[in-house]
Amino acid sequence: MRRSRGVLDSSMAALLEGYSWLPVRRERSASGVARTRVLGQRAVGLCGPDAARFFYDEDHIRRHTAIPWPVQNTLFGRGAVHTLDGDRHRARKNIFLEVVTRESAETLAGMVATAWDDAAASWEPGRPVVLFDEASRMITRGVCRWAGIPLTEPDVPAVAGDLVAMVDGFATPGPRHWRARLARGRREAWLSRLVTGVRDGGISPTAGSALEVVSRHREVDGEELSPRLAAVELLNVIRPTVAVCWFVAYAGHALHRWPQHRQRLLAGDTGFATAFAHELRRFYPFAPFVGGRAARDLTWRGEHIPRHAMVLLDLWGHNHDEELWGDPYTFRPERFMGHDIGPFELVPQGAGDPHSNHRCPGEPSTVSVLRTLAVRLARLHHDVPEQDLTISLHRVPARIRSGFVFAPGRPVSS
Ligand code: HEM
Repeated sequence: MRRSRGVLDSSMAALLEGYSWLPVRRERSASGVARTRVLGQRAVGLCGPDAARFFYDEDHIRRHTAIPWPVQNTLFGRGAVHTLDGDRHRARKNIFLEVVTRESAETLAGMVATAWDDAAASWEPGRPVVLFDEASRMITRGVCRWAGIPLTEPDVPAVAGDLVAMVDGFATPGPRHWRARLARGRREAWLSRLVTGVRDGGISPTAGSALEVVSRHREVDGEELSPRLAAVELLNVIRPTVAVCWFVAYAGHALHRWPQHRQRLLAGDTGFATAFAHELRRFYPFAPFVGGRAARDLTWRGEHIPRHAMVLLDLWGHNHDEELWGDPYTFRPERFMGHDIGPFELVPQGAGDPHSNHRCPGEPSTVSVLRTLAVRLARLHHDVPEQDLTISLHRVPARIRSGFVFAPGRPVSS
């Protein structure tokens, strides 16, 4: 690719500045369009609902070759759905749309709730629990059961640790990255064996479970997925589901900072619990942006975007835009009550229609698990000991430094 003159490579700045990297560069430009270079390539940063409409038009942006190897080797897996376009993408995406429905998301949330109740029964009053770690393990138990993946109790901590590591290490060149790569290697090998076991008839997963759907899936050319690729996509179901533990820890943080929300969660107000989950996803940091490549020479609001340039859509900036949200740095679940959320309104997991583009298919699971556990957290009588509750926006993905430690007490009756 031709080098654009006069624009310095900003990869190191992106690693150091984290969530503010793209917003700051957009703000510096009169047009609101950031022009920079990442990994030696031209990159253009856009933000807002119209930008999201533009970005999610496949005629404009393609994903093939857009996802850097360090991200594929840790977060998504080589050859994952995230890297496909057109018919190949839609055929592969069907796996996730079949596996995650509103109904199945509720079943998943029920299984995770059971895992919470079992764990809570073992908590000793006054003995500190790290919410992030505990949530990662209970979601691992719940999602593996739901996905038809056999998992024995002694294996839960290692599997949960690996699934968290793959998310934690995708945006850093240091030891976290290598931990993520090793974790991926281990888990792809594990799940490949399982898929082979299903195809050989030795394992019989429930019809419609993720393991069963991935094992029998056929690509557009009628071929089944190789065991490794099947493992990649199975991981693309369970890994992000376990990553909801980031938001569960944020829920603990939010209820600690704004305890007034406890009462409405306790009162069984499902509408409020759903709004609370949406506000957690909007307010707290997770995915900073998504990226693709310009399919051809493009023009966005009079600004030229050359063919093959990287195009980055600023999700964090969108979710904290003063014009869109009024007081974006105020945590206010009520902002999501009384109206349906538009496809380009709240974008922590992408925008538009997940059936026809790359928007995350896991939002029903994320919201169901999150609101279910937020209610349980609100119900839990606990103290919050002295700890470092800092959330650094320089670290991607951000997380609460202490993981949110609480000391359980007796349950509060609802
Ligand atoms: C912690 C909660 C989650 C966050 C923050 C999150 C975020 C995202 C984001 C930002 C994207 C990229 C959208 C794009 O490229 O335009 C995405 C895609 C995806 N997510 Fe999620 N996600 C979460 C939970 C889930 C869950 C529970 C699943 C379970 C199925 C899931 C499966 C996927 C898959 C398969 C894709 C790729 C879709 C495609 O390329 O068509 N995610 N997610």
